Amino acid sequence: MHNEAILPSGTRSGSPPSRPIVIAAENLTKKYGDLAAVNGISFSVPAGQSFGLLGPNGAGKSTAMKMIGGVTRRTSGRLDIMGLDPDTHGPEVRAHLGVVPQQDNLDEELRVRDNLLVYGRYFGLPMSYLKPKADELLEFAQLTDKAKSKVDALSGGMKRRLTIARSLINEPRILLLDEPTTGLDPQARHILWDRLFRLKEQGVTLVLTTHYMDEAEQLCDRLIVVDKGRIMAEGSPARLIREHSTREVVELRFGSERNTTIAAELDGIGERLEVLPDRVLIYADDGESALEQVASRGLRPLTSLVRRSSLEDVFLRLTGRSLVD
Ligand SMILES: Nc1ncnc2c1ncn2[C@@H]1O[C@H](COP(=O)(O)OP(=O)(O)OP(=O)(O)O)[C@@H](O)[C@H]1O
Repeated sequence: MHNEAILPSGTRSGSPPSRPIVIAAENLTKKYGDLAAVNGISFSVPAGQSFGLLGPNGAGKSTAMKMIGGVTRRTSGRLDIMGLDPDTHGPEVRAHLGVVPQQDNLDEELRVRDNLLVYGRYFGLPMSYLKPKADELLEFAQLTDKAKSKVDALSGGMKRRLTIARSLINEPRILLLDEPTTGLDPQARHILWDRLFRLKEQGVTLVLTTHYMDEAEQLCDRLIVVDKGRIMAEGSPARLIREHSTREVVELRFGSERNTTIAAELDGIGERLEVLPDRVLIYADDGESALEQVASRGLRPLTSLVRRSSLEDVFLRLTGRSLVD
């Protein structure tokens, strides 16, 4: 892949990398009538980074991706993809991008390998390049033995992997993935994460949207937390958790009737308390010790669990709401 070309030599020599910015957005805004789906967001993505947009349904993630991909025109703000404006240089920008849309749009009539060949022809790529490339990508997507199958016979996870393989046909430097694993079972998600991780290792810049905090934690070097078209926070998953949550969280279930009335009795334990309809969360750096304090007050939850803080906790802290409604 020619992705390596945009990685500076410093990356390999061990000196601090100063990677070029490949995507820069400034005050990026998209309005649909009165609704600002994306409301003045600014961010930049260096080459080779895996960058995430994390937020609930309707946050504006897909709209932001569509503007980056040159599919939707922005209302205002600035957008620069490898030095080009997607609104004025759509085809040139798209030549650098691989796009994996939220809904697979494979050609169901065609066989698996032919999907790659036909798509490659859109880019005007010659068959002498496309045939070995298609085989390489099928291998990468673990679909070699399905090369001659009809697409509609594939599982959801296989279709997703084929869509990713297809997006790589022109050796893009940047891969845009809109909700790459939504609707897939846990095993299929893990296979996909592994493939995306390999691309990242090869230096492909990944930009992905997700409302799964575990996906963001697994795949993203850096992310923006988006809600109602705005950026709520930005940083690496570890930094966001450090800045906006405690090290650990105690989850207690007292039964739906008692969860809300119990809060007063838990007062003073840990740093913060969050009462959800189905459970109470105690934020504390030492969860076990917080749990001991609960017991010492004579309180007996139906279930209790101590876990590390996650991006879900960050989102709850920032918005007062859960990521998955
Ligand atoms: N073409 C459109 N016309 C009008 N409103 C739109 C359009 N596209 C998106 N919206 C609205 O803009 C807001 C942001 O939508 P968007 O799809 O970007 O959110 P999202 O974070 O990607 O969520 P999801 O995961 O559900 O796709 C939503 O309120 C949505 O209804």
